[in-house]
Amino acid sequence: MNSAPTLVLVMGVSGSGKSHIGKRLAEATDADFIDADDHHSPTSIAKMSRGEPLNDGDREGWLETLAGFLRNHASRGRSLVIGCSALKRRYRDTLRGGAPDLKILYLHGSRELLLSRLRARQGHFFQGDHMLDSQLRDLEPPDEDEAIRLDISLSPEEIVSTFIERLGA
Ligand SMILES: Nc1ncnc2c1ncn2[C@@H]1O[C@H](COP(=O)(O)OP(=O)(O)OP(=O)(O)O)[C@@H](O)[C@H]1O
Ligand SMILES: O=C(O)[C@H](O)[C@@H](O)[C@H](O)[C@H](O)CO
Repeated sequence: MNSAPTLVLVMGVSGSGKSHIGKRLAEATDADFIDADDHHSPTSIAKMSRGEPLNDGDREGWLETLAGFLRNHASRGRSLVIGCSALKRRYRDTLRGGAPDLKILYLHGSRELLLSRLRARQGHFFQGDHMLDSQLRDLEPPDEDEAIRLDISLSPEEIVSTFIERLGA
């Protein structure tokens, strides 16, 4: 029996756990995982490494590429989890262009907890309190109709199992 592929976006600001949770969720649901961080242009990586936040223009082509991955997985009948900041509503609309039935897990948490997780993480191109603050300014949080929202103070296991449970409900 063929079941329809599930296409999931794990979103939130930097340090919210998109990569960590996204990978675990993909494993738990036999889906592929794509980390949006791996698909920035070299120009965007250089910009963030200099401590400059991305703007709408920098993110446009990147979001189109990610929408293409969603479309491709849907057409092949493969489930996919994408970890992507997707901070603004219109960014998520671009992603929904590749997957109209996109399910969204929105990871949210306090600035304090986000900063402590980012500070503990070594060797990543995205660093500096001002970079997180820029994302918090850009963020247009999805409401309950658009996403399942879970707090990052929960353990990764709790986040994954609660999301799967709510998705099935
Ligand atoms: N629920 C959690 N509980 C405890 N630690 C967590 C949780 N989620 C993520 N972490 C840890 O927090 C740090 C940040 O997580 P991660 O790198 O996945 O965030 P991210 O949203 O992908 O960030 P970025 O957008 O900057 O890549 C990592 O060290 C990760 O192991
Ligand atoms: O929308 C953005 O500005 C980017 O996705 C950033 O969020 C970085 O990719 C990421 O946070 C760094 O790890």
